Amino acid sequence: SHDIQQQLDELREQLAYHGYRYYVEDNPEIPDAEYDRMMQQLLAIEKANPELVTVDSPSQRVGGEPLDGFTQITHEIPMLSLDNAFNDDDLHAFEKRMLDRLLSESALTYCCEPKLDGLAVSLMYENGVLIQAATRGDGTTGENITENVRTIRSIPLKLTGEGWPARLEVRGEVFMPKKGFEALNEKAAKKGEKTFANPRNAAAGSLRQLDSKVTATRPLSFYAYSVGVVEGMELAGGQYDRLLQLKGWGLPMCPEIRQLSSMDDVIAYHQEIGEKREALPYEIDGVVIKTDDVAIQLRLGFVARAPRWAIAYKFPAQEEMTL
Ligand SMILES: Cc1c[n+]2nc(N)[nH]c2nc1OC(C)C
Repeated sequence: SHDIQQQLDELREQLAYHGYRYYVEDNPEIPDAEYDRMMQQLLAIEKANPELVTVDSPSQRVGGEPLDGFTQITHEIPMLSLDNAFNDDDLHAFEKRMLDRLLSESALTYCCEPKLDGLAVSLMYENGVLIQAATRGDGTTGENITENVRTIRSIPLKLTGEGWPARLEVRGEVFMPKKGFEALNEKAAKKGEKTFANPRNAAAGSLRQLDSKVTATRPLSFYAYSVGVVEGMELAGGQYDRLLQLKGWGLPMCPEIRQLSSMDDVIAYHQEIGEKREALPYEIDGVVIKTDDVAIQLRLGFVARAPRWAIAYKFPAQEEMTL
């Protein structure tokens, strides 16, 4: 029969593929019982051959020994938050501010996404393997929640497809779908346990577990929305096209994301998402509108919460920013 390593490779590939079909595409090809049988087979072979366990094996989703605490992670690129718009005029002012700064552009294309009401996380993939996950924290320093994130079935432990960068940091939202939230609270109420006030709190509480076996029982999901560190290749030049690249590598992308070519279309999109909000399977608290062109994003940069009365007069940068 196959030697052990070949059996493991085959099982791992099958489980990763069928896991993707079930958890990301919500369109399984095989019955759950067959998936469970393959997982039990994998766990048995790895138990008998512990030296053959790999960090990206589908068996690593069930959670290991509880941690004593979370270590701190410093983000190589800060994870910033967003300014808010409250009406259509704010959006036209947003566009005018950008065009005034850019001078050379007369129109902008936008990538528009529902703003999920979950937790922002950073996933670091090296050579296509998930090696670290962190919370946003204060934007500069977050908590290492790798073991808990491994249990989120829609997050690939290994990227699929080909042509991904040597180092790729994927940023996105971990959330709890409404149906999973209601089932979790119903079960907790029946057992007289604490219930969560809303899906965001439930997701936050699930990611803060020191015992990832508890996290593994929680119905968490994930949608990618941007990239941080990229090393080893250039990604597509637009936000929307980058998200399609991430999707092609096995990372989930929210199906409501649109590329739009005018602020009037953006306003119509905001209206449309507002109307379908109650029917969406997850909670959102708005939509996020981004200039699609990444080169323009870099030219526009960030308005940090900097004092208006102080300024730094910098010498020229000594090394190229790696973005
Ligand atoms: C903080 C944040 C949150 N969200 N949510 C989405 N959908 N996109 C998105 N982008 C963000 O920041 C980008 C500007 C990178």
